[in-house]
Amino acid sequence: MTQQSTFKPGLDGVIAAETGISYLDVEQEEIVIRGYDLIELSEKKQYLDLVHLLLHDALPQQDERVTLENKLKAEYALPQGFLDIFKQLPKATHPMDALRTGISMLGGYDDDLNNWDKESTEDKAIRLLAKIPNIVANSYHVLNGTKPVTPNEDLPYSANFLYMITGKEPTKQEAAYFDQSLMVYSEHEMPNSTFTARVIASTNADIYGALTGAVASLKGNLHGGANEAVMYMLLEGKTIDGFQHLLYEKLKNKEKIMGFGHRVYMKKMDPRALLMKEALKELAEEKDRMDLYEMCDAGETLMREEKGLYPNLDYYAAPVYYLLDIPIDLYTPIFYAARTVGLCSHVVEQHANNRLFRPRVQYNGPRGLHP
Ligand SMILES: CC(=O)SCCNC(=O)CCNC(=O)[C@H](O)C(C)(C)COP(=O)(O)OP(=O)(O)OC[C@H]1O[C@@H](n2cnc3c(N)ncnc32)[C@H](O)[C@@H]1OP(=O)(O)O
Ligand SMILES: O=C([O-])CC(=O)C(=O)O
Repeated sequence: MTQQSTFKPGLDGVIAAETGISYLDVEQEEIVIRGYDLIELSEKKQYLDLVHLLLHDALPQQDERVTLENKLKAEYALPQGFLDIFKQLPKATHPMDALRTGISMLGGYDDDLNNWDKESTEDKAIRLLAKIPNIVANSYHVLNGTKPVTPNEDLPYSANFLYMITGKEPTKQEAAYFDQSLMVYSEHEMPNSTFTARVIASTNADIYGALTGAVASLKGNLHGGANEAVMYMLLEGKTIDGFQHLLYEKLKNKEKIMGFGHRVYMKKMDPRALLMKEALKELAEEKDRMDLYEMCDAGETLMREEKGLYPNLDYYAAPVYYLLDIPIDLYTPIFYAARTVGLCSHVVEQHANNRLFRPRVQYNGPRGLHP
């Protein structure tokens, strides 16, 4: 086989790893997570069940779930003085950049940094899962001059995350929608950020390095950054007519419409988007914001009719977060926080059965030059 015949721009369709973690079965419209369907899990279980499933390869019994939650709570606190570093950053620093800095820093506090046997890496994963929501919420508060919010151990994990962001205790229903959003964001096979983390881990680099690289990847608006871009677009549209006009303009200018299309689902609906659309409808009814739901629905119809494109998860997660009073700049960090468990599982798997990633190129530069 020539190199040319194997070259796939963007590695489209290339199998890059063997994994027991997850798989997108587009034909069957199923997102398989360790044998279970992610959508069914998201309807019947909670985020911490999924965390246990991803890290320990089994759904937890009641006592195992309690143990996991207690372990997380014991690790909520950030090292002394940790948040002060965010005071040194320029005020305009995007929360994803603050998060990238924060995760990188956390590595320095880990006495067991270069031990990546399975047990030690899983302990690191617990520390990351416990501390990342704290970093996301409180680096934001520090950068914005608002008071950091101490984690509340009386609240369940995801309710506490939302509480640290907004500073107010969420209702049971608000916490449930947020928890469900974390579930659908938790793991998704081999997106750019997971590939990035596995590539870094494959050099025998530590988990903090792998996860730091993944933040940088996830920030881009072709990936996680799309959710905040969707919200800015909806706000710019204001009304159904305004939004439709905006979409037509963007299509005329050949701009990519954020929240639509997907490398794997291509011209099919992302099953996670459907679930978040249902959540949005319920939340919009409760909060008397059906106008927002209807605007999103109108945008979905327009894109299907004009381009044959369907929404991805980011399209419907964004307005859900908006109705939960979450600052728009935090949508992508929240996506990342939810994905931490998926990323950690991939790093554990990569370290356990490693081969260095080192692909080749199709060279199209000159040859035979002399200085
Ligand atoms: C949870 C997530 O991270 S999901 C992804 C979130 N990202 C976004 O929502 C950003 C918007 N979407 C996109 O840019 C793309 O659909 C991607 C990056 C997600 C997938 O991209 P790829 O698989 O590389 O598809 P590619 O960009 O080559 O597009 C294929 C065709 O569909 C069109 N297309 C794909 N997505 C869009 C879009 N959102 N808006 C307009 N046109 C689009 C392209 O213009 C292209 O058309 P052409 O063949 O006429 O040139
Ligand atoms: O799978 C992808 O390429 C992007 C995505 O939807 C995700 O990471 O959730």
